[in-house]
Amino acid sequence: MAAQAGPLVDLSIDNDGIAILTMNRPPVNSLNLELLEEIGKSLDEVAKNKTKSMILTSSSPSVFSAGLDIMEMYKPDLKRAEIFWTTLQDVWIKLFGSSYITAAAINGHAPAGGCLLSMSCEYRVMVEGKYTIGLNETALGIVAPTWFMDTMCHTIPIRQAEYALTTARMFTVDEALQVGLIDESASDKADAIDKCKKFIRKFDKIPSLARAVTKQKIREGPLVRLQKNRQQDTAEFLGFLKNPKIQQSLEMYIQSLKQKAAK
Ligand SMILES: CC/C=C\C/C=C\C/C=C\C/C=C/C(=O)SCCNC(=O)CCNC(=O)[C@H](O)C(C)(C)COP(=O)(O)OP(=O)(O)OC[C@H]1O[C@@H](n2cnc3c(N)ncnc32)[C@H](O)[C@@H]1OP(=O)(O)O
Repeated sequence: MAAQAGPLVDLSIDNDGIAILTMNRPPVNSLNLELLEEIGKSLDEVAKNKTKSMILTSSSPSVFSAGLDIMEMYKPDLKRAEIFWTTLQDVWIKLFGSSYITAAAINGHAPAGGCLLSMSCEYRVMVEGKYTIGLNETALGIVAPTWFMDTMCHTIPIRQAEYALTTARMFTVDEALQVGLIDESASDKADAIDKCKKFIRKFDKIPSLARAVTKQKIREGPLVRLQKNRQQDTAEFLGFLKNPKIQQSLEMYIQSLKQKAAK
């Protein structure tokens, strides 16, 4: 992978007071420990500054996020893997449980962890094109953690979620729209951001405390479930990394990605 040029995230506040958080880890915004730490810090900053809303997007022209960096899971240093996993849990708790308004401008592919980040927002607009979105973990021979599944069940009907999770279904933009995995499609990134802003403006006349408490109450179940089981969830992740069969599946998957990239 090319050396990182520039900061891993950009956090700016636009003229309407909306925070724009842009992931910037070329080539595919795969979520390694350092990127997750930066996303976490930015979410803290948005919360601390009492910014009313945030749009999550990517600097890549074709990938929102490729999900977790597989190299964090392949033959890992277990101490780092533990910090990686707890940082991912923290990011999800901060984003899914945030009191401010969140929207994702999905300007490209959003597999697995990329789909998770977007589903953790309240509204999703995806750019039209040959992009796909979904939780594809079973195709890698791995199991999406319960809170990934909970987030999907919070977004689309449970029957559709079960089918998508077990079959590792990657949805096209039109399919995602039909099932409700995304809320709108857009012609390009600027249009996606405009549509996210239109969603955010719907709350101009809604008292913000009532909105925030309602959001947090409706999201309480999945949040409490992870908070109660964090240690067990981390232990399962580490146990799973120690499994030779899983390591073999990951190795094959990495090879297939490299072969595809070399073509
Ligand atoms: C009971 C259960 C308890 C515990 C559960 C435990 C564990 C479960 C753990 C975790 C859940 C996992 C979640 C995940 O997010 S796993 C990651 C899944 N992601 C993917 O499968 C996406 C793979 N990537 C792609 O499909 C394509 O790259 C993509 C469509 C995103 C973009 O395609 P494009 O043609 O634009 O780029 P490429 O040429 O494919 O890639 C460029 C470059 O980047 C490397 N790459 C891609 N994705 C990743 C990744 N996720 N991690 C690391 N590296 C990645 C790719 O190999 C190329 O590298 P190089 O050849 O060196 O240029």
